[in-house]
Amino acid sequence: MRPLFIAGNWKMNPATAKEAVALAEAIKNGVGPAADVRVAVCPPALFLDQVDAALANSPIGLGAQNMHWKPDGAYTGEISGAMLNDAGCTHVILGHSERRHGMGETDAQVNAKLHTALAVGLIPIVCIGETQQEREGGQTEDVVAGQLTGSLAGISAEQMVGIVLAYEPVWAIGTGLTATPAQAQGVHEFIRDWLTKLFGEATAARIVVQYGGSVKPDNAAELLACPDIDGALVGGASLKEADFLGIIRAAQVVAAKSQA
Ligand SMILES: O=C[C@H](O)COP(=O)(O)O
Repeated sequence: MRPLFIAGNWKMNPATAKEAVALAEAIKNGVGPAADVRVAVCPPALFLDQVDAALANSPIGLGAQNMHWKPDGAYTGEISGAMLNDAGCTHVILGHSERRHGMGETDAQVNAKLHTALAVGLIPIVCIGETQQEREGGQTEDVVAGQLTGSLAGISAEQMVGIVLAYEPVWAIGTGLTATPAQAQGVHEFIRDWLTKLFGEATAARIVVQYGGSVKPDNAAELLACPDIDGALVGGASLKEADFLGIIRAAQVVAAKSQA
């Protein structure tokens, strides 16, 4: 049984530490002491320390949105895994499409970051997903398989269990367009089959694969009820406490039903 995992990617929001702390506190109070689904928030790097303090004594994980693959050195503007550890991070998002497509990040770089993240004890959330053009060209499975192959190179089955994947069709990110549950489940099933071929059925059955792309309180339940969707990586809706808590509630209902 894979636990549902809801993570909020705040991207380059909000503008101030005060707002970030207020949002973290509201989420912490809404989730309560014992969440029955996994929850994490990923604020901008500059606010990690203060959000970590705001989340003290809560089960909510703290994630960064990116990191460098080198442990230290002359890398202007970059942030290392050790720095993320020191700021209280438990998770790190790697290979988000806004970095792949906006900043030219490659599978090889995502792979190098992944090995470093694991080495410093961070739980990586590795993002993959096709563009609209690739989907329309019938290339979705090839693109996803290529990103998986490149991003996960050299990863053992044992390591894989500690890695979270996030399937985010680029055309559904921040656009209001959501993949239908059938479209999303179709790709998640393909990912699970790919993981099974590479790491074996027992390992593949334990790997958490989130869906991301315009997840909202009103579409979360249907998406999360799909057999191979194990949570959500939420962008826009994670910036509004009521929406993010609504998605967490939907996950709690789905989790309770599947345990009944
Ligand atoms: O990391 C989150 C995704 O990019 C989804 O963003 P969105 O929920 O605003 O579409």
